[in-house]
Amino acid sequence: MTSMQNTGRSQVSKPEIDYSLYLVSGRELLPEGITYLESLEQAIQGGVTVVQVREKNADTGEFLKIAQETQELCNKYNVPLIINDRIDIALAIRATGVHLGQTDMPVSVARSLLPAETIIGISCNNPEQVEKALNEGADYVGLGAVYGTATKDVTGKITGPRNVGAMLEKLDGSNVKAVVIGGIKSSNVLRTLHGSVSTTGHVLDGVAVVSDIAASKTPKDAAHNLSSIVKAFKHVSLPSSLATPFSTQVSSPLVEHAAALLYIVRKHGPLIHQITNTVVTNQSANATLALGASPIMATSPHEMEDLQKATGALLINFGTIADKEGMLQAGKFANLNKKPVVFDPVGVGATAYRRAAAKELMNFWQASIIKGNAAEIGTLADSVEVQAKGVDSGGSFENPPEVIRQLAQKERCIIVLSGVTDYISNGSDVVALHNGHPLLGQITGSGCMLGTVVATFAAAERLRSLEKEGTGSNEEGRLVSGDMLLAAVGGVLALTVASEIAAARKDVKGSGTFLPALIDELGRLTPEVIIDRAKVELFH
Ligand SMILES: Cc1ncc(COP(=O)(O)OP(=O)(O)O)c(N)n1
Ligand SMILES: Cc1ncsc1CCOP(=O)(O)O
Repeated sequence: MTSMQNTGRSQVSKPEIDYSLYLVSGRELLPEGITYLESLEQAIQGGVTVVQVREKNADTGEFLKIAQETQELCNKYNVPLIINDRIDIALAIRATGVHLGQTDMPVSVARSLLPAETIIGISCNNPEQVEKALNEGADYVGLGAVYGTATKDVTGKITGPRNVGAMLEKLDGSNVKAVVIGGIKSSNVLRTLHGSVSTTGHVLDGVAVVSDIAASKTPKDAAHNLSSIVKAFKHVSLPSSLATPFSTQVSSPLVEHAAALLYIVRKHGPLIHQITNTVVTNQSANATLALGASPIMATSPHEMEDLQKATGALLINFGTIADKEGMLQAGKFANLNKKPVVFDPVGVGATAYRRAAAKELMNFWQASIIKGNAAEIGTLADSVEVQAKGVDSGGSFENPPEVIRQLAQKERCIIVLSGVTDYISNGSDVVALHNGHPLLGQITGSGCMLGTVVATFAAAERLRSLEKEGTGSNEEGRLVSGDMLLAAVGGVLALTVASEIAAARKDVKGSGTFLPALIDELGRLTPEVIIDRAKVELFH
């Protein structure tokens, strides 16, 4: 609360608030042995940048007393204080601001009652509410609830991080700040910040938290964990460069770097955790082995926490979607351990259940790469251009690069669209790859195998990046180290080039002999052969 800002909308100077870590009080959640003020002081020492007093059960006298005590502590550390709901209390203690809900007093009325420099924040659950808040002159918005939480009944109001971007976009060009609230914890804060960025590159100003700090026995550590992640994320996500977290950072030619990842696969033999469908489990595991990596096909949710510490990358393929809880937990712990997550939403357009499951998974964890055929990508992109026919695709897009560019921006990850020509985008660049053989379409699970190979290259690219960059401060704010576009290009090239070589073999008489030959050729493949045969086009 040290400097003042001129809002532009009026001539009033308002306190400039750092919203990075916004603590909303939760006295009822305090663990035994620590008082409210002790917990608050430790939390501020740990990195809380703004405090809200939220008292849902206190009468006016008690609320006022708590607000005064909180203010004394906040003043000691020069941290701004916001009062939830109660304009009278905010007036009485001259609080820095108030926070209002959708059913509380309208922002314009509150503004007329409060000193002009008072900060007014309002909760918003959808883009229309954000637009209204902007028009009514709010200073910041609290977006959510992002996830479910035991702290408040948020039934029917859970947005998921993937809907936050559309709300943030409404704030483009304004000075109105935004935080998310609801279920934010140190275990999901980085993936939440990453997944919330709008397609226009608008980034959250911070996160609001109750229980992860208030219920902690060590609130200083809890706040410090959250604060360091938010700071690291802000450090790497410059609002104007959408592609920063996953753009190609490698200066020499794309194909050479992508192909060279095969050396890293062979050198390190990363563990590739695959939750895949029962049709392809065996051949996908064999393809992983042939490349020089190590497959593990575990599905139980109970082992995901341990597994994700050891893996190089995770593939989630929901072809026979029997293990949704395992998929949820695997992705969550992969994000937490900063491991690449490749999502293959097999047949997502085929049933309402699959569409809902894909949304649930994608809101629970952040994919690094999504791979699908035209029907699957069309479903995720809400396009009616290509209709789903079971798990196979029934057509192609008029403008594939544009479809996947937009989907990559929306989903904040690399999109791989498989087909006769494969397309890959990071939301700004699009790569078209023209390798492959028709026999790939005549064996079951070649698309699933592509997911496996891409996941293997993603593990290699992460290792390459960590070897080169180390775990410097820039890496801390990124969900996954390395350039996942490069990994996707390498993976697609490896499988398609191997398929061309396998199909040309004299001993291959049809799809039955093609599959083992393909596994053999994946094992014999070298980066040089990939570079030699790659047919790649790059669109900027
Ligand atoms: C920062 C922030 N965002 C949202 C809320 C929720 O406010 P509201 O919708 O008014 O619900 P209650 O807090 O009154 O239960 C908040 N308090 N802070
Ligand atoms: C006040 C509020 N508004 C929306 S969710 C929520 C509670 C958030 O609490 P927690 O951080 O413990 O999930």
